Amino acid sequence: MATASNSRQLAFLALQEIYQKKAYTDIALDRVLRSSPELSSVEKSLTCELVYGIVRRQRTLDSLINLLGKKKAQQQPPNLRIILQMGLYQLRYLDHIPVSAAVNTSVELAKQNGLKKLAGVVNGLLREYLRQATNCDPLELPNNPVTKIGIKYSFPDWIVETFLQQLPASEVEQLCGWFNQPAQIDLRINLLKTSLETVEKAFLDQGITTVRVPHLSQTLRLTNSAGKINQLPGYEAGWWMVQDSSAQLVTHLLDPQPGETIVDACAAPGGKTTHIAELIKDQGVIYACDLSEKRLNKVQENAQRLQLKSIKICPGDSRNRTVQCNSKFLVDRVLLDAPCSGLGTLHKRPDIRWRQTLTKIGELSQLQQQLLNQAATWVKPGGIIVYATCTLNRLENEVVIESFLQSHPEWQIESSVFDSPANHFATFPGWIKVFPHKHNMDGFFMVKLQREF
Ligand SMILES: C[S@@+](CC[C@H](N)C(=O)[O-])C[C@H]1O[C@@H](n2cnc3c(N)ncnc32)[C@H](O)[C@@H]1O
Repeated sequence: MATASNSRQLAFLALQEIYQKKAYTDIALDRVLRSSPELSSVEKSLTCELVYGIVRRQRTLDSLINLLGKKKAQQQPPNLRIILQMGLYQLRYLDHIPVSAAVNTSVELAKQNGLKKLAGVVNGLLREYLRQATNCDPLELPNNPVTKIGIKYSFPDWIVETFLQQLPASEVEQLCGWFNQPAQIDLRINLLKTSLETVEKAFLDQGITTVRVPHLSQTLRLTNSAGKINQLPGYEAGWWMVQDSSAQLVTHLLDPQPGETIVDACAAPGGKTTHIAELIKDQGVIYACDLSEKRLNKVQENAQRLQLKSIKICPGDSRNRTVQCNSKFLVDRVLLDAPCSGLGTLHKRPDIRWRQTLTKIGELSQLQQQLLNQAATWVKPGGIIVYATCTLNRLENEVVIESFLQSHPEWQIESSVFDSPANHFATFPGWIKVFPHKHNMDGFFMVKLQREF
């Protein structure tokens, strides 16, 4: 019989795998949840909240352990450190957990996991936190703005610096705070199959509320807990696809037209490929290219479920791809939704902030430039490339585009995108940058480039 302490024990096991075996958060969590199918939905959601929240907040939690413990977090026995993080996380961030439950279950966890002798340390540290927290926040913050934001919001310094290159400190705080919230779910309605109103009503009939999203006429945002995605109304019938609002803006910026030939250079799992197919009313050809054959299977599955026929799957490295049909054949539009560091989606993937590094970003920036240079060889005179990333990092965004334009004088930024919903997010004519704390959607960068006639 599952109990609340089971949900904490499962969170503990998942965190062990994540910290000690370097497992991905979603994979470790999925594994422990599958090992306890009897867990109620309330218990499941506590396990998820603890694991995602603690992975996100580990720098803040460790800073508290450093301040309150006899030993620094890094010097604590690894399992004790996890239990201290779990207790502190509940006390600091989970209002719905009574204080006594947070402390007592943490002490129990220590006893259950071979740390009986250290149970007193857990009790002492958590009670010391509570004692200090009655007067003020026990967390001590340095004056240096980078480390201050890094500790307060639990981000590595280099990410805070990356954001500070683009925003004032007060906004970086808002942005980091936004990334610590649970992710929201947006749907893109397949207007070839149904209407926004029909989906709204079908959801409401099942007690699921939604809101519309400004500037996006095809989009609904879920506003209450929805349960399993594939059990929501209209899933099997291909009425909609889960896709963040900002990702939807990218395809609107591409503005594909019926009858055109389009290459989606990095297509998997097909969120934007299928959106292109919907916008061209499934009339035309879309080459869905990707390095990963496994991920391309997802494109196929999504296209089938949404009943779209204009998509052709093309595995391979888009850096070496030539447009083959015949030597004169060039395409109308290319979408290059490039592999990137994902710094615009830190709320959805809590590991990224700890896994990503400046070295990896240097390599990504090179890959992005190579992909863009190659994509330019596929496009006919007057044709379009939309370059997009879900990151907020100049090296992968502005720098890639500036360097491309310098070496390709026959290309320019198409800045007259006034009728595109993406234009509402322009930071400078033609440069579209979605900032989550301002726009309440994933961070994204996108630019529309046009080849001269
Ligand atoms: C940001 S994801 C694309 C998301 C997709 N456009 C969507 O909306 O669902 C980037 C993709 O680039 C692919 N990729 C990475 N390097 C590549 C390369 N050299 N050639 C083609 N695809 C590549 C990855 O496999 C990954 O699927």
